[in-house]
Amino acid sequence: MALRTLSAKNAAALDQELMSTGAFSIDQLMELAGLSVSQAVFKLQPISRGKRVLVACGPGNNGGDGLVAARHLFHYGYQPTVYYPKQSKNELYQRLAKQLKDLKVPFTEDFPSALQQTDHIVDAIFGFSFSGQVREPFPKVIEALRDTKLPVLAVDAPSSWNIESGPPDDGPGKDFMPEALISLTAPKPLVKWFKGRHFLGGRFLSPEMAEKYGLDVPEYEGLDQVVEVPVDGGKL
Ligand SMILES: NC(=O)C1=CN([C@@H]2O[C@H](COP(=O)(O)OP(=O)(O)OC[C@H]3O[C@@H](n4cnc5c(N)ncnc54)[C@H](O)[C@@H]3O)[C@@H](O)[C@H]2O)[C@@H](O)CC1
Ligand SMILES: [K+]
Repeated sequence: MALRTLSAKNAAALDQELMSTGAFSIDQLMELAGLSVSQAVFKLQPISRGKRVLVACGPGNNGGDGLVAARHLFHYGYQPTVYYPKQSKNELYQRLAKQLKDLKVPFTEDFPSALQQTDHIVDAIFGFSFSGQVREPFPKVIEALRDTKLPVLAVDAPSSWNIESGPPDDGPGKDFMPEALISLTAPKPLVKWFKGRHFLGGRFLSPEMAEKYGLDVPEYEGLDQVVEVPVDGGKL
């Protein structure tokens, strides 16, 4: 079965449709997306390889997925630290942050130092609504993600990559190639340029919606919220 991709425009339309006629709330979708991310971390970097996970969160829903993932990772026995420099005033994100603070999950403002004290990294900075040149304070963060030797799992997109055309020609994201990517709902066109382990998550797509948007519903195993899929040629 061919693994079809979802453009940024259609990803946003699908999200809106799930939350209108689909009757999902954003909290539900984000919880399921973040749960998928936490399971991908578990598959990629079991606790035996180190408990410390640095979760870099951006200002939008991609960052929200990171906040949810950090909470699940705590409950699995990891030690998450959250970098969330542009905190949204939106009530949903504030609640997600409060839940983490109640678990005593540390928030850091010093990304370079936090990188020295972690075993794995989750890149939840930008997802399918990213466009243009990376604005402050994120260029240095993307540079650090590009240069680190530690494993990085990118959520939905390697942050700073163009959703349709992949790695940028210049800037900090030019040579950024995370070790792994988890695509939510469906891979975005940028997956063509991605070389690494690739997971699919977001186990909430109905067969009707998949058909409408021309997507494949992967075969998840058992209780899994993620499935590993090859990137080459897009075959499931
Ligand atoms: N259907 C799905 O699969 C779901 C996807 N979700 C997540 O939602 C993401 C999309 O969320 P959003 O639409 O909120 O957008 P993003 O989180 O991708 O990014 C939007 C934010 O980034 C900022 N931004 C955009 N370009 C920038 C630049 N050049 N420099 C600095 N800041 C920039 C915007 O101002 C905005 O605050 C997906 O990628 C996925 O991670 C889930 O949370 C919900 C369900
Ligand atoms: K990301």
